[in-house]
Amino acid sequence: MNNDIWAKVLAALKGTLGANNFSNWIEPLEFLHLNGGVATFNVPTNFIGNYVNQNFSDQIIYQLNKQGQDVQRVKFTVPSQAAAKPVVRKVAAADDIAGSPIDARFTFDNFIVGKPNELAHAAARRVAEGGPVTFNPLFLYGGVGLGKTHLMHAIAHELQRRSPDLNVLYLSAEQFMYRFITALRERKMMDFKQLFRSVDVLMVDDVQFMAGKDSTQEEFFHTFNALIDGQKQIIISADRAPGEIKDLEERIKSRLQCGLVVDLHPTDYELRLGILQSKVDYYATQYTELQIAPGVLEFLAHRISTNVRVLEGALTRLFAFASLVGREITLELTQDCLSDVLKASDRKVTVEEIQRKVSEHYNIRLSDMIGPKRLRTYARPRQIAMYLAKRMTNRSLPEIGRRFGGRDHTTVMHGVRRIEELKVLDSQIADDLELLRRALEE
Ligand SMILES: Nc1ncnc2c1ncn2[C@@H]1O[C@H](COP(=O)(O)OP(=O)(O)OP(=O)(O)O)[C@@H](O)[C@H]1O
Repeated sequence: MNNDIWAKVLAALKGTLGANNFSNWIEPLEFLHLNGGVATFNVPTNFIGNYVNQNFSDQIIYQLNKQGQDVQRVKFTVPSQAAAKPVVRKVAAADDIAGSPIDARFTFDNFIVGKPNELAHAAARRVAEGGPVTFNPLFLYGGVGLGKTHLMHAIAHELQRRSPDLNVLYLSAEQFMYRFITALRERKMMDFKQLFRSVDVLMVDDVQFMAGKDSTQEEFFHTFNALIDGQKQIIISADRAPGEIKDLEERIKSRLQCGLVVDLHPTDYELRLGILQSKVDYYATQYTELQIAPGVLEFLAHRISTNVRVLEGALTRLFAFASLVGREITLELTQDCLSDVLKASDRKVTVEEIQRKVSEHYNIRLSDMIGPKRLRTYARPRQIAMYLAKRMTNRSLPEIGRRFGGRDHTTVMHGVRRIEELKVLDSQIADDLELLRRALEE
């Protein structure tokens, strides 16, 4: 993003927020960079960063989107000398190893738990209780935007709430590398080692970035071992399991696996709906004048991919848009406002693929699934495939019926309803559905 665009955003914000708000809160922001949907700004103090985040981030995102920038989140950092409250406390010259600030929004209270993330959440909760270290390291992994960073920040919050004197350091693998290289260059390796080994809890996010960076890995390995030996808690996140990170030394992989490895699964419909609902409750306090029509959240939970960041970005945009045009959030307004997001996350799954996957899963022949046999061995998988076809494609009931050997749309409707009922009553069916949905979304 260039400065011209930011200048346009500033001009628009001045118009919508008023001169006072603008000079107090917006003018002090210094745009740094835009990466992966996150626009980062320097702010003079954490207080300003938090305030802007809580009160104006939606408007900033809206204006950036309006200028064609793909921004879903804004982040505020305090340049290190000015850092009012570095994450690491009680460490001499904390500035040398200050990690990233802990995001005040990422708490356990704001984390919605569902089947795909319940294990990761439980493990994070356990670590956040502090006390004797039980599993070390805790290794959290999962796809983009599924809540790894959120859980790590939540652990940091909780640990610091319980024991304010604990030295908790959270940083990304890239920052670790940067600190390491700087220490090498400035010949301050002893300080680096000493400082890193003096933390009580070390959290390293996105450790897959260390792949192929041999000397950083080497140093990380020593830091890691020293902390584990000292019974200090380590929490690591990555986008995949330790064994699957290429170009990571074997000894590190095996070290990373020796604690508890838990993954965050892609979100399912229920979890997405829960997250949307909680965000709407939050927005309701900000946009008191806004109404949201029934069915909108369900629509979004069905149509938007598994990435929670995309889901949140869509909702933020929707609220900002509805508030600016002063209209109720209806399905129609949602489709208009989010047409690009909806298109991008349109699943291209076909009825045929669903039939194939389901018949493989239940080990029946495709021809039996589509054919007339009424035995439960065939009828149940058939209903499951009909249900998935209804949920995962845009096909109408008559169209689905045609693809299932020319069945009537009422048969499809009956099948879909039956599975909806069974999903609640029969956990095996619920698990099968989730497994199939995931396999089809891949
Ligand atoms: N279960 C959840 N409940 C509430 N919010 C969630 C949940 N999962 C993710 N989020 C939100 O989604 C956004 C993305 O989450 P986060 O940054 O933790 O993802 P990540 O797994 O670290 O992704 P990346 O791989 O890109 O680093 C955050 O705003 C986070 O608060």
